[in-house]
Amino acid sequence: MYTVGDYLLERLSELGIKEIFGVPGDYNLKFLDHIVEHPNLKWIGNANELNAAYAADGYARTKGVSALVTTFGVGELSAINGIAGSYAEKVPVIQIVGSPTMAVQNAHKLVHHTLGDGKFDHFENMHESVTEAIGSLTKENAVTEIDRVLRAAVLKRRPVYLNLPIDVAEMVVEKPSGPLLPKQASLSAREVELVHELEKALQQAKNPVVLAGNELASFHLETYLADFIHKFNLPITTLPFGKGVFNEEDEHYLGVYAGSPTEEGLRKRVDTADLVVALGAKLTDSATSGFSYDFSEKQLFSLASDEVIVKEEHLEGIHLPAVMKALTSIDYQGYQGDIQPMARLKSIKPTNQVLTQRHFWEAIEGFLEKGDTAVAEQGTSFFGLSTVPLKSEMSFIGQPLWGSIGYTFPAMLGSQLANPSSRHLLFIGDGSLQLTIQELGMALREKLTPIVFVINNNGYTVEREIHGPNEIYNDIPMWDYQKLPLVFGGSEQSVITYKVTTELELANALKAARLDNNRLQWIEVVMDQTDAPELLMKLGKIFAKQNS
Ligand SMILES: Cc1ncc(Cc2c([C@@H](C)O)sc(CCOP(=O)(O)OP(=O)(O)O)c2C)c(N)n1
Ligand SMILES: [Mg+2]
Repeated sequence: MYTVGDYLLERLSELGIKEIFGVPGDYNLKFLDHIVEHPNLKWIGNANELNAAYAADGYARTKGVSALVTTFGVGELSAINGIAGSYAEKVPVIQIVGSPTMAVQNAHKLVHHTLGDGKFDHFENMHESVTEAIGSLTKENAVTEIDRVLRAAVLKRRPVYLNLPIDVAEMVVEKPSGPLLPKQASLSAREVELVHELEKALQQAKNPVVLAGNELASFHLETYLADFIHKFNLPITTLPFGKGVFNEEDEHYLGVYAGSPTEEGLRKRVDTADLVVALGAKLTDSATSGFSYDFSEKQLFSLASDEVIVKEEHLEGIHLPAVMKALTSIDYQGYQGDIQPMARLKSIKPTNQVLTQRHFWEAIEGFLEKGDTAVAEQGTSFFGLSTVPLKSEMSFIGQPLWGSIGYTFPAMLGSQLANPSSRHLLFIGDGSLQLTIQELGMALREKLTPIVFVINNNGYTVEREIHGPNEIYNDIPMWDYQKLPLVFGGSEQSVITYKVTTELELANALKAARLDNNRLQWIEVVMDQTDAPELLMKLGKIFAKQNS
């Protein structure tokens, strides 16, 4: 019999999803049977629902969309921080919550996983602010609501929520009668007008620059961006919140622009441009070092899905995919000036010196390879890696806006499942790892072989840079990071660990790790708790001032 549950799974499969994350509960067990039986779907059980939401987020950034299944109340509320992060950073994650039967709900029974008040809409309501759409499925509306809510996720690039009662999931329905997604929308009259205005502004500009942001990754518009830059020979920079949307080995690429701490040549180039064309960019505090950009809205022409800024006017957002496509065929002779490409590192010679953040990130620049996926956790990891030039065809994942530490470990695993052919590299601090380490069990069970760099600097260095350098609240228990893989089910066949404290030890570990594709690489990198990347040292002062 073909049920509502089957219909939902058919639609998820149609969207390209192959793995579904989550944690079972008695309100979703029967639905999980349908996942297990589905020929094109695989259940990936997570250690907890927060990790499931993080893994789903990473999966969606790479695959395009993702889904997780949680149980009513206790499961979904563990996941909600991850869902909020997906909302903030425009990542389409489908949160499917198994709930008690309609009979139990209509009778307002005092059942487990509720607040004991006979009400069943509390938790759905709590998701209002962090989802694009909510579908509370009943026998009458299940099929239309599933299609409406899934369409909203994909078109708006935001998480959505489906409340799936046990008996509704088991109800018999017809198979889908047509495709879920409509054809790509064409430009509205207003959008045509905006494209013409940008065309004119470019024709009149002497030294324009393109500033690319995270939405170009959210909507997977990297190809349109590359066509636009190459066709019109435009210089381009990215915010840290958008790193990786353009090939950083390309001669048009100027480096990462992060406001005042940016390398002087690039900072001046952007701040003095007579036209800053911001595409899919959100000028947040962590992306612009406390809003320290020095260009004004007079110079800015910003196109994003939830806001347009033109001639200092703030207007409603646009359908970014259609506009990006239109930009590749504007009437513009192209930028006539020359482009100073970004300075590249000369190769470095490791010594027996103890490791510093500076040397570590220089060594990583030489270690990165074409096609890798680099994932950087909040802290010295993100602010270290964000200034390291990527190789071509690389992807970059971070969460600089929402910034929920621990996110990147499950997110990297989710992304690695979404794209097994890209070697995933995770850079994560000891503090962050301690929040979501349980997912190491899933990594080993799924035989994933990423390269994980655990930066052991004895606590929360990023926080020490902001406030309380020697306070106990920035200290954490010292773990034996070498032993963790064995604790979480690893063996010599599935994982190899390294502990590096000097430049030479790091060089040897990097060489060995790159060659070993068959095992998870677990590299503990010991660095001083007062050592931080230059960008973070500057940012620490800026955030301390912003918080005063
Ligand atoms: C869920 C959660 N809790 C707390 C914080 C605050 C916080 C940071 C805010 C600023 O985002 S950075 C950080 C510590 C990171 O320490 P680490 O992982 O060891 O990194 P480092 O390499 O810097 O030592 C915390 C606790 C957070 N971002 N997210
Ligand atoms: Mg740390």
